[in-house]
Amino acid sequence: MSKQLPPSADWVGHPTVDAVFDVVRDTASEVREALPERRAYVEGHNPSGEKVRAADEYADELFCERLLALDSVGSYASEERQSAQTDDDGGEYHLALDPLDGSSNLTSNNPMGTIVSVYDEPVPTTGDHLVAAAFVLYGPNTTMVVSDGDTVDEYLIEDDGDEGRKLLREGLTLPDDSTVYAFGGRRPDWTDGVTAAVEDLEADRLKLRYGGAFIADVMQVLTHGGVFAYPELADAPEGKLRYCFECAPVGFVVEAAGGRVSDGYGDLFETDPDRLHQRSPVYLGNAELVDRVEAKLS
Ligand SMILES: O=P(O)(O)OC[C@H]1O[C@](O)(COP(=O)(O)O)[C@@H](O)[C@@H]1O
Ligand SMILES: [Mg+2]
Ligand SMILES: [Mg+2]
Repeated sequence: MSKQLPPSADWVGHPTVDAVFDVVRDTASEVREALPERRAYVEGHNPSGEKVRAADEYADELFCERLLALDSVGSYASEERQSAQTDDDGGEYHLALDPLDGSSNLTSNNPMGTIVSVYDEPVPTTGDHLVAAAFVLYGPNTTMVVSDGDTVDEYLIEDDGDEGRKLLREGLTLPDDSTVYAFGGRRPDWTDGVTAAVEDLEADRLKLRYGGAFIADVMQVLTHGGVFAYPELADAPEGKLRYCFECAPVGFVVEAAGGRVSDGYGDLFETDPDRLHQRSPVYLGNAELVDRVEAKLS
């Protein structure tokens, strides 16, 4: 029995991807409503060895059930699962999700996100296989940014209108002037190259803005111009963020907005990860700044 509904909204002009993003919009609203009751930690750790909140589990299960029900979705992988869940009937797209990004912000009531990657082959694979990506930001409002790799649009998704959304920014691009930077990791753990890169940015009067949720920090860079990094660390050369679920999809969106994404030594998409939960250092934002960071690292 087919469970595929015609998409209600034109997100990227491709019906099967649009249907995926319809489900993301609807499910994200439910996830947001469910957050207050799901702040506590549950037992165990995720495949990256991190503590898991009830909200992480809930969001993962809901997105998995809803997205895998689409005919076009052949597999669902997420930060919270050891391996991808596949659909017996197959499907042209392979999804990789960070169901709740920045969930350590739940207790302090700071922003969080959801990151959705649409790949044309099963993950792990290189970001060159992304056909579209989206992220939801649970901030003062719930917004959703979508990209097909060419353009980036931002919507408010609390709208009761016909399509359950309202266009906020069409063809979003990074501003030419940069004002913010956000680098993760403890300063004492930064390598000499990372420290030199940050000194260079500060000398250029860039202002630190770091909130501990990737999507929220990246939205500041997309809005005010600048650079975000979760860099290589002395004791963690791969940094913290995961290639398939976090670095590649967000880099894909930033590049479509006219920016650049790097692993510090070259284009991020040159990496072909061999592990699903593989981490990678990531530097993204205005191309000129990412180039300058790379120059300090090499
Ligand atoms: O606490 P730190 O080291 O600053 O790390 C913050 C980073 O970790 C993350 O919270 C990791 O994401 P998850 O919450 O999905 O594990 C990012 O959102 C954020 O950029
Ligand atoms: Mg995350
Ligand atoms: Mg997460």
